[in-house]
Amino acid sequence: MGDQTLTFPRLEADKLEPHLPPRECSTPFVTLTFATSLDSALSLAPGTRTALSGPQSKAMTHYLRSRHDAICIGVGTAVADDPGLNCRIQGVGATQQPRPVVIDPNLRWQFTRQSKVLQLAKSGRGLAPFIITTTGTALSPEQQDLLEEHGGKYIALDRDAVTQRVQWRDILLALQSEGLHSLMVEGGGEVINSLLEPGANHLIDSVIVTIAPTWLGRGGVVVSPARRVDAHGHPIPAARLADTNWIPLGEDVVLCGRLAGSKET
Ligand SMILES: NC(=O)C1=CN([C@@H]2O[C@H](COP(=O)(O)OP(=O)(O)OC[C@H]3O[C@@H](n4cnc5c(N)ncnc54)[C@H](O)[C@@H]3O)[C@@H](O)[C@H]2O)C=CC1
Ligand SMILES: Nc1nc(O)c(N)c(N[C@@H]2O[C@H](COP(=O)(O)O)[C@@H](O)[C@H]2O)n1
Repeated sequence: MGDQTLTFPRLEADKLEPHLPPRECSTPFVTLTFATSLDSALSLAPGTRTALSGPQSKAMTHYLRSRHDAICIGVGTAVADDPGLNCRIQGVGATQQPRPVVIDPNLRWQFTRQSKVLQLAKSGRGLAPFIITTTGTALSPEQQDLLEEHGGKYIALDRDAVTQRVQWRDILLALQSEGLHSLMVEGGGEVINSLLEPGANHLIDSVIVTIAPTWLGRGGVVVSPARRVDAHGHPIPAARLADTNWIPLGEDVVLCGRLAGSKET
């Protein structure tokens, strides 16, 4: 995605409004949003940045960023994309930028002064990331200084004893205690699939997916959460959307909804 200022029409923004966090929310509001191909791929291959959104849906993503306190990605995305994670909608100033949050349990992301997100923070066009890592992981003093110099920080959370992952509930509680009450989860594959699992998907308030009219082909990073089984051990769908709203944007279509059977609207 480029650096130019973007606009998103009021008419389309109004259609999204029922799927967005309220202006004031005390409990964390979680929006799951990403761009996918017709074969459910986020990118051509792990570690590869792939543009799927057309110009109108890209502007929509930036409008969504303007409506959330924080944007969350996994370390796989941070390493692959060197993302900016700021909001480039016209009129959104330095004080209204969302906080980037990167889940990096093993400190795999070797960001530098040249990393886009830090450059944007330095120039006042974005915020430095909060990096979610795990208790006991040895932080490098140099990386910590660099992060803090730009206004970011590390947040260490305990791993779940069974899955060895950080629990989504703990991530949301930690962000809430930082004053971040709405979170836009952008990806990548592992982050999205883990959030869609039965133990976590009740935390999702809204889903907004850009569907691009392209097949990326086999070998990509795909959104495909683990299947569930019924009482007889037969496979049943992992999740389904209810109260859907389809919004055409240029050549893409944006599918909005809430997960059926999770939270009430
Ligand atoms: N089309 C789109 O909208 C988007 C595409 N992407 C693409 O996705 C790809 C990256 O996806 P992945 O490789 O799956 O990486 P990812 O971004 O999902 O990061 C995976 C890593 O995050 C950490 N992680 C995730 N959930 C965790 C949890 N609950 N607890 C602890 N650690 C956790 C783990 O270290 C894991 O290895 C890239 O190619 C990127 O370009 C990424 C975001 C959006
Ligand atoms: N909405 C959307 N459409 C695509 O086609 C994408 N590849 C992505 N990727 C996400 O956006 C991040 C890049 O953001 P910046 O433009 O650098 O701020 C990337 O890291 C993914 O989270 N999203």
